[in-house]
Amino acid sequence: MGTDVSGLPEGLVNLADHEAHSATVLDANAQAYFNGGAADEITLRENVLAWQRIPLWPRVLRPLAGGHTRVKLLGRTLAHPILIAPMAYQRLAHPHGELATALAAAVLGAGLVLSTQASTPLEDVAQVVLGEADRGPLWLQLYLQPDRGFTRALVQRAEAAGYEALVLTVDAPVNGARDRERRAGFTLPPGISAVNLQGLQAPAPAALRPGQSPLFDDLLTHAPSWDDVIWLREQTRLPVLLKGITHPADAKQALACGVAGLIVSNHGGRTLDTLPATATLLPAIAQAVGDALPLLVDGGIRRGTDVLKAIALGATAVLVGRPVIHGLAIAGATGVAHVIRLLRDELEIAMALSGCRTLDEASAALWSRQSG
Ligand SMILES: Cc1cc2nc3c(=O)[nH]c(=O)nc-3n(C[C@H](O)[C@H](O)[C@H](O)COP(=O)(O)O)c2cc1C
Ligand SMILES: CC(C)CC(=O)C(=O)O
Repeated sequence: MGTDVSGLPEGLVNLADHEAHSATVLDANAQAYFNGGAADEITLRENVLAWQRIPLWPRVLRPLAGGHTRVKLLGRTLAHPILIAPMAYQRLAHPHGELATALAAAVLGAGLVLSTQASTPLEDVAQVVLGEADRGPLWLQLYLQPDRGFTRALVQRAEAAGYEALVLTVDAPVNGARDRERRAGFTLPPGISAVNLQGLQAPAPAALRPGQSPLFDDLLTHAPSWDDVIWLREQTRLPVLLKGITHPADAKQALACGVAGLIVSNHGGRTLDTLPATATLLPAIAQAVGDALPLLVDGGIRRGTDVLKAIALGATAVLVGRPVIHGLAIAGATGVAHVIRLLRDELEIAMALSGCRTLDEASAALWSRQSG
């Protein structure tokens, strides 16, 4: 395979091509971490398949001139509804890691959610993003640390650096059973670490009696609760979104806690295996929260048609995970930019061919809305 003028390998016309090509540049250790899911990877596969199974049914001869992909999110108008999901340790994919992802996101107007476990200082990422005129939103994802003082300091750093919202991940009080990672013997290579958590002291391990569980009687004694959501809101002037909501009852409880938005997510199939696909979960959550707050969704978004369907089912915007890593691995910022560009171009084509001039009209493109 040759390269084109931009330095990208030739022949990458969609996100699946990026995935396939990334397997030629990422080693087995990195592939196991980035591409793997939990256990039998049923949710991982379902996430992709569920979007594919939703039929679109277009109307023709409708006015399309002046159409656009703009959406409103937390008080801003975005050029398009595609954000980059928080993903840890991006320097494992490419030496430029999160800086390359951030540059591509900012130039392409995509929102960026930086992981707590990023391998690059959060201030350096903010500097790259905030310098771009047409950038999308810049948010920081948080895992609440057992040391709440450390968490508060991290929040203060994010505020000082110019982050515009906090995304609290609530679906991973413990890592999923990552069979693929364990089989590959996944380890982080020297020099790659969660640099924003430097100085964080792990709590002293509990003295367990025989028969006690290292999980329930030690690790999970520090697990976050609904009270911590309220605690976090009190620590910051930034809007707080929850990521990892899959149940309508949790969505309603989140609403009562005063959060600014929800991300319907099953962590890309990396936590609890056999959880339904997010495309399946989204409609009931959209119904539960109505217009009360913005709803985002991630998991298995690989095509512009997937983005259109997500919006049609009630999302304001989507987050994209692994495809960004594939682009990053292939060609750094250029690769990530290409992935976002492909997805956005596909979204415009899908809208035009569905007879949708704007994303407000997306739900009309669903087969189920017209036939049901
Ligand atoms: C390699 C990798 C690392 C991730 N790290 C985080 C993380 O640090 N915090 C988090 O909230 N979610 C994390 N996620 C989950 C993503 O934010 C997102 O929910 C998921 O990847 C979306 O699914 P997709 O990869 O099919 O697009 C990670 C996902 C991957 C693939
Ligand atoms: C370091 C991990 C906890 C980050 C994560 O959320 C993931 O790998 O899915």
